[in-house]
Amino acid sequence: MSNMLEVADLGHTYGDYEAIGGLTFNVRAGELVCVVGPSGCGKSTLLRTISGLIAPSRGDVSLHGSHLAVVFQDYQRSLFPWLTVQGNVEFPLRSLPRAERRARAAEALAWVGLSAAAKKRPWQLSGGMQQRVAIARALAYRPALLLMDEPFASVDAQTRFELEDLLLRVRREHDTTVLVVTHDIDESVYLGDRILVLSGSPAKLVADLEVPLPAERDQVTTRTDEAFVALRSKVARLLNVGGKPTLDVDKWAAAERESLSETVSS
Ligand SMILES: Nc1ncnc2c1ncn2[C@@H]1O[C@H](COP(=O)(O)OP(=O)(O)OP(=O)(O)O)[C@@H](O)[C@H]1O
Repeated sequence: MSNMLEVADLGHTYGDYEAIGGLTFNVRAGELVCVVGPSGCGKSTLLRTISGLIAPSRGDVSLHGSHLAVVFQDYQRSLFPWLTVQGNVEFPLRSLPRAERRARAAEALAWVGLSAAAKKRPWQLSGGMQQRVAIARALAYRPALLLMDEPFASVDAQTRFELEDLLLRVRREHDTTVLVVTHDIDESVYLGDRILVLSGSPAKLVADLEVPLPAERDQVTTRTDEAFVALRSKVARLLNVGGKPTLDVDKWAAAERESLSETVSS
């Protein structure tokens, strides 16, 4: 599988504050990769540098495709309240002929189950439906890479499960490459083909973990699967949830990589 995204020694400082400390990783075409890390470690900064919203202080980002789309946590601020749902989804497609714009938006709204809401305004919809509009808008653009920054953090638990399953279905049906930032360990294991675990600020890569679960997942059986529970514990341990702060991230990461390669080769 070829790489869709290559990130090499990416670093960013705000003034003299180092937010990202040199990250190197790849995302393969068609893969869904989750990024987890402690609060404030630099996850959003990472997405901003990949999307080009800010220029990184050092390193390279290579996207092997023409464009990307970003879905943010705050759907209320990312949708235009004066446009209809259809108008919102069409908005990034302004350069296309009207008929194609219409067709693509209608198609993307069908993917997320919102065809019947096309003529409504965003504020007439529930939070979960609004986030589905934001996802449809991103998909209608047909991005080479879909970036998502805590996309389900502002909805209730039930809606979150529904949106997670929607994302898994849509990326499977349309072979979308996705990079999702989340602070939720369970969500990273449930959604991901791979999980990138970041350390506290400055963010460094602590582990790059394959998720050993079948592609077909469901909220009840997957979350009770032994492999799910084991990986969730491993990520929690790496993030030091409830533990002491790690003093030497590089040493820790090297030990983890060694134990991982032992697991893979055994
Ligand atoms: N524009 C900015 N200027 C200065 N410092 C910033 C700026 N944006 C972010 N930071 C700092 O950089 C660090 C990383 O911020 P970032 O928002 O990337 O972290 P995060 O992991 O996404 O946080 P959270 O988990 O809370 O969403 C934080 O300490 C933050 O205060």
